[in-house]
Amino acid sequence: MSASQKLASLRLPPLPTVGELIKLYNLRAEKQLSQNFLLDLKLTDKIVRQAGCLKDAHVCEVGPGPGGLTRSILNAGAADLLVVEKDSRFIPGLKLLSEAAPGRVRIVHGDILTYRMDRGFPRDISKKWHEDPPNLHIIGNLPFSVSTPLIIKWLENIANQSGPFAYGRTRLTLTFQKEVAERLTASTGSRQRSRLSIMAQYLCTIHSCFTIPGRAFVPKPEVDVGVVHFTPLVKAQIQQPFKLVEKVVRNVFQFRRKHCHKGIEKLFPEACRPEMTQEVMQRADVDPALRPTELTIPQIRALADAYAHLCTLEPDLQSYEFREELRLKHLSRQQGTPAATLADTASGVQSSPPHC
Ligand SMILES: C[S@@+](CC[C@H](N)C(=O)[O-])C[C@H]1O[C@@H](n2cnc3c(N)ncnc32)[C@H](O)[C@@H]1O
Repeated sequence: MSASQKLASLRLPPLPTVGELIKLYNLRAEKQLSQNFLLDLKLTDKIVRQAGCLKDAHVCEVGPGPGGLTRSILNAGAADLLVVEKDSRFIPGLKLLSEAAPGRVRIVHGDILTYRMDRGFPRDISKKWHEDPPNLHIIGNLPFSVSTPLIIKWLENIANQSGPFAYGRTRLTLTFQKEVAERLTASTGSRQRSRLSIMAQYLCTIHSCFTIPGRAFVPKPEVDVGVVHFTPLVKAQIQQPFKLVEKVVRNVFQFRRKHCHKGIEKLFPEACRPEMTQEVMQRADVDPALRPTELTIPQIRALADAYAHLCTLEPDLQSYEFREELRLKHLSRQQGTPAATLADTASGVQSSPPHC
């Protein structure tokens, strides 16, 4: 059998349309679960094409809902499709799809934020990190309510080669609110450059594929939607632990319109703020007057390396959190209790300044 004949044999037999399924099971969109459905199969085919060749692939689809994207993934030749859906109302429709593609669809009724994807696929599909990506893809028209926490969780998984990335450099093709998609792909100096841009780009090659107008969804969301493709890098551009990078980037971007040293200052307790900030800026050789949005990833790497160096000299620095200190000060003002006493009772929180 030729490749195209094989692909044709994998196409789904005639089924009720997605619109008919929605009517059949009375599937009114739940606002709470960010349900905006794609019924146009040309559009779902276009999303799936961004993932690359899916012939014989293993795929995890996030939030299949009434199954539009699911059909496109199956028609593209996926051999093993695991769908994770939180809303039980969609399960009967997904079972119908599974019967139409015998042995190719596995349905998980669960929450993608807690689902253990490292156990979802056979180990023998794994590739070493430096090799080509495994034949495993994550695809989803993500619920807006979970898209940002989910991508942050997966970025941390990429850094640790865990979760879906225990199989190697698993590729992701996902939809986001257009504004979030723009932040993910924003380059140095652009208005959308943000914490998310750095966290995603130091770990992945990111490609902004195309925009879907809000009117293409049912019901129509307030915003347009961007499709984004991620391939984890063989070598992350910053070698420090994810949590440390996240802390430096979060602090730098908390004052996005100010000079970047303002955010760096807040990595340190008041008592040693000026000296430590100067030490980091000099060691990293970064101009303190640059705005956070103007920093390149190599400059962020230099800042993270310089901060990590200070943490090895003064390990207590790692647990210092400016925001937590502010919160405790605020609480102590309200309760008339010294901030240090509150810090002692708050587990794992360091409010009294480390030695500087
Ligand atoms: C934007 S809709 C997309 C539905 C379908 N994929 C489509 O393109 O028409 C998001 C889907 O994700 C599901 N969902 C929401 N939160 C979820 C979660 N935490 N885990 C798994 N599925 C979730 C919703 O029930 C819904 O089916």
